Amino acid sequence: MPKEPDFIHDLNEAQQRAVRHTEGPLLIVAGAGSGKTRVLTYRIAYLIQQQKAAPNDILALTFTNKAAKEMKERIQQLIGDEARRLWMGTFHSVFSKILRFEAEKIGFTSNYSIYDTDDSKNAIKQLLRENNYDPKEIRPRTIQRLISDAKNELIHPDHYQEKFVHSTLDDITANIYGQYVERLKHNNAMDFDDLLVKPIELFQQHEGVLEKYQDRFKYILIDEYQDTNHAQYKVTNMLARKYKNLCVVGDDAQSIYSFRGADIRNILDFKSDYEEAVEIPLEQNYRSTKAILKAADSIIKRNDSQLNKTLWTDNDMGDAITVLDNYDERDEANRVANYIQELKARKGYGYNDFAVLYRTNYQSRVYEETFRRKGVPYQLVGGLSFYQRKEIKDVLAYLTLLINPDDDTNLIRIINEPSRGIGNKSLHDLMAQARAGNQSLWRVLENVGEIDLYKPAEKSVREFVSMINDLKKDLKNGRKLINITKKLLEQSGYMKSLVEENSPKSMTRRENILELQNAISYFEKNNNNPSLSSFLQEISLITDTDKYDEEKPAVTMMTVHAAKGLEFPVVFVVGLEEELFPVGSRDNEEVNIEEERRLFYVAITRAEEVLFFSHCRSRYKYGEEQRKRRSRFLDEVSPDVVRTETGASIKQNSNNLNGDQKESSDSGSTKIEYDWKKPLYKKKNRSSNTTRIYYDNPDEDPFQVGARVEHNVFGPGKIISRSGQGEKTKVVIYFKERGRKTLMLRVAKLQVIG
Ligand SMILES: Nc1ncnc2c1ncn2[C@@H]1O[C@H](COP(=O)(O)OP(=O)(O)OP(=O)(O)O)[C@@H](O)[C@H]1O
Ligand SMILES: [Mg+2]
Repeated sequence: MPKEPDFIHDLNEAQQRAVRHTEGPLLIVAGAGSGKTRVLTYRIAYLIQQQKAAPNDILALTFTNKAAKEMKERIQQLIGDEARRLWMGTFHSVFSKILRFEAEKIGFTSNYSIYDTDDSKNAIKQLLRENNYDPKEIRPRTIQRLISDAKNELIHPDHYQEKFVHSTLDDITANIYGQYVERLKHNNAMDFDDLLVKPIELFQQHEGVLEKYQDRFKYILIDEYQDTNHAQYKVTNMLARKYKNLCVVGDDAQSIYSFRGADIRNILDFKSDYEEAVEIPLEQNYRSTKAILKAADSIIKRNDSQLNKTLWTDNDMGDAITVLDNYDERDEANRVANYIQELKARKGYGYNDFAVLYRTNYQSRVYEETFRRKGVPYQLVGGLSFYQRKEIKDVLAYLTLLINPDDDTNLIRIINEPSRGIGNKSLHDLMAQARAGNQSLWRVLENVGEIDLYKPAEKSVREFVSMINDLKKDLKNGRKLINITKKLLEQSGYMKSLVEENSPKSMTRRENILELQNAISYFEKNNNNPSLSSFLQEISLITDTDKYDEEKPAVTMMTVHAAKGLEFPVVFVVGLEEELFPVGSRDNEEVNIEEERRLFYVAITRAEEVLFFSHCRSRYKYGEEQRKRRSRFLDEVSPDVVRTETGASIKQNSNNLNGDQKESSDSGSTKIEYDWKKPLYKKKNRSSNTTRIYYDNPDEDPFQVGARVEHNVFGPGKIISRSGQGEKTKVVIYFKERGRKTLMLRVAKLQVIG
């Protein structure tokens, strides 16, 4: 066996134990910031370095694509390029890949389409219509949610009836569910849930296939295990049955996806499923100050159902958490923006050190306006993702048609987009024909002469078919995807119609399509085997969280859900009001307060150094100003680590807002006392050798006079002067051990340290 790698010493004793314990089931349940993700990362590097497994024998499952990418990069730094061959990604992306290889065995082709929530909603809407339900009365989204829940619980359509029939809605769902499954199969399409459920079917029906993957995945690792649902639990259990080298890490206190079927029991059951399972606790938090951890702890211990865990830190006490008591949401956003500017100026943070976290996406709007007005750069994570935009989905639907012509849902989407005279009536006739003959819509189009269709529409159909066939030929002949896309945009008249419309909206759409072309070119240049089907499957799994760029000098705005697993030096948790955080009840469903509290715990534990809570006394809702009560969570936080700051505008407006608000102890003019002893920059990921040199952007450059830095060879020192610009910037540094040196900033490979 090779000698142990040096990198093992980047870990504490418990973490090392978890890494060295390579054989057999391993469970790590530990608090936020205790290095769970880090352990997984190092464990993978260790397995490869110790030659326990080749990279492509290891399966690692993460919650976002971005988390997978980061982990892979880090492993690459530790052991080199081999890491690229790991099976690493979200459940969806890994299993969509397996399905691509095995699709034929369960009646699909490897070119199957992936339906996002929107596509499957459209398919359900269509089915509701065909079954003479009015989609305005029976909301497709509701049916979709029920079907999705059933799938994740692995309830087959045939058994839905037995399980659920209590109401008309259940009846309708039972009816539609079976048809929906049929329709998707007919369309050679899978929805997001299928990507988890179909592998189980595949493995159950084909023992040999299961064995092949059981053999392959000698080691399986899962991050954020508390948020896996029943289907995910089952599929990984099946795969791990042979070697039983399954390592799962999670934190029951951070389970925040029960509405998507995540099941905390998966953690609890792990020990009973694997009696030989070893459990290793991690107790040291490396992320946050003592004050932040104390706040987090005081919150989570209010929940009845929490596993007992210890979490402590060696980090400083840090600043008290500031509660911003605001008049309304504009006041709130303004104060947050002011604090960002001030902390940046006084403590040397970069914009990317800040995050604004909220409970629901719409809260970002006022922040966007305010930040724009005040010149605070930001990046918004969430909302409508690029690939969900209408024009992008249209173009992708065209492309899908080239490889999966039986996909009716995508075909219907663009058959008359742009308008080519195939109206609703004609489409209805064509669909009826398809249903009657039990064939796909595309087959009907190909043989349009056989049916009695309105003549001008028939002509359009013929032209459409010949255009698609022509493009298919190009694809077969190996013509480049980018050229095919361009041709398609031209021949379909799609671009022309946008240009003719000539509205600001159509111009934006055009720009988005050009951006899509960039994505296609990039994909073609950076893949060994750039097939259209792998492109389409890959991008249909891109989520908005994946786009977040932590190096971009901008404040991050996202929901707490999206922030899971991430960390930021300064965090603002905003909108801490009753009926917002915790959320108000929807459709008379009872709010799961314990889950809301866990969500608040997740929010708090994203913060490394400075944390703000904020709430408003009034907020606009449906165009009217409403009074708001501060969140119960604010009263639950240990009082000795928070201090309240009442906004000046509350004083001015105090006449119209009295009553049940708690009077805050501090006056509106209080300023936080900054702790000047604290370092300017915290050294991050020391072992990763990340060197941030922002010489292109002096604004963000941390290598200013006074900064403490470390040099590979000369060790630690302090910048005492600086001259020149851009690439020519020079710094004079006084090194503790080597004395004074003048260095070119660009080549010096300096790291800012705390
Ligand atoms: N032994 C260690 N030495 C130095 N830094 C560490 C150590 N372990 C973890 N860290 C750092 O602490 C931070 C938190 O680690 P990590 O993200 O792995 O925690 P986690 O348990 O996965 O947190 P979460 O529950 O939020 O997902 C990271 O910046 C990580 O690099
Ligand atoms: Mg983590």
